[in-house]
Amino acid sequence: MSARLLDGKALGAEVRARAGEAAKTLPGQVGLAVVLVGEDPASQVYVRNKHREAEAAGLLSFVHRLPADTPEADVVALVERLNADEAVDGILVQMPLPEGIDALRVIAAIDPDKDVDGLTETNAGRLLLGRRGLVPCTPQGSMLLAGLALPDLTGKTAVVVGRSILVGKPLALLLQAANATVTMAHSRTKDLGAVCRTADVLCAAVGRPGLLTAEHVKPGAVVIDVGINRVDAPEKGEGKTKLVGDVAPEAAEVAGWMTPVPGGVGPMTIACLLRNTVLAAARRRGLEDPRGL
Ligand SMILES: Nc1nc(=O)c2c([nH]1)NC[C@@H]1CN(c3ccc(C(=O)N[C@@H](CCC(=O)O)C(=O)O)cc3)C=[N+]21
Repeated sequence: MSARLLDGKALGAEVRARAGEAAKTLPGQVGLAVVLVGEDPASQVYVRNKHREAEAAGLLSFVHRLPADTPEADVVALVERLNADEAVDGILVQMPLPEGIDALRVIAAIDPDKDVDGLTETNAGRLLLGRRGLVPCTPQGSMLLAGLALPDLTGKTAVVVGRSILVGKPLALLLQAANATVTMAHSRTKDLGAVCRTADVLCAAVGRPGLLTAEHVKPGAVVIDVGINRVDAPEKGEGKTKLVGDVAPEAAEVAGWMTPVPGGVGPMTIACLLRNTVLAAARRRGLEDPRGL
């Protein structure tokens, strides 16, 4: 048997369209500011994509590009300017930041109500406490994809491999909030295979190509592959690369549902960024969360 595909490209397009529709119902235009420091090639591609998709959804997108040697204080000063800018509803500082800049200090400067990445201590705390806030985009996108396969997670077991602040930890909290019984596994987990095989929903967020194989998957399980790893692809020609996940493709022989890489969680991340920006915009205008978002 082969797993059914959880198509992040298709669902992402729907989420982006809904965000665009909701944005139209708000007074004034919704604005997203993206800050890119340095010239990391992958970050440049991501930032271009975010800019293009924000504009396609009818949002205003402001991209601020700063040289890699910008002092931390100047990055913080820009964030503070964006906090005060009425035209800006959401602020995203692209990671990783160049060496010498303390990402935590930059994140701490972001107004939590404009923190569309959900990275500030305030939003992490709101998520932990089950209060309304802004939820990190990749975990949110992972939940939406899992929901295509299992609309109700009540009584299901979920295993999250990886405990990063950006994905693993918030994803485990979201699964738990959705009534799943959650195990958080990581590089030091003993007998990872046995732990993973307990999962109705198996989420891989480690950043190690092919770490999970068919042997880690319970037959019929929902597999959410958050890994985005660029690896050499000599079969495509000299010097060529390709994107692969943390889950080996043959796991699809055992899984019931699986997200592809590319085309799975990645496109959902950008879609949820637009969604968060529209949510932040509505709340900043003192309005209810738009319905159908
Ligand atoms: N402050 C911050 N917030 C982020 O959300 C953030 C970040 N920094 N730094 C880098 C990571 C990575 N990330 C991705 C988003 C979309 C795709 C995506 O759309 N991927 C496509 C393929 C794109 C390609 O071909 O390279 C896919 O999986 O189908 C991938 C990765 C967001 N990140």
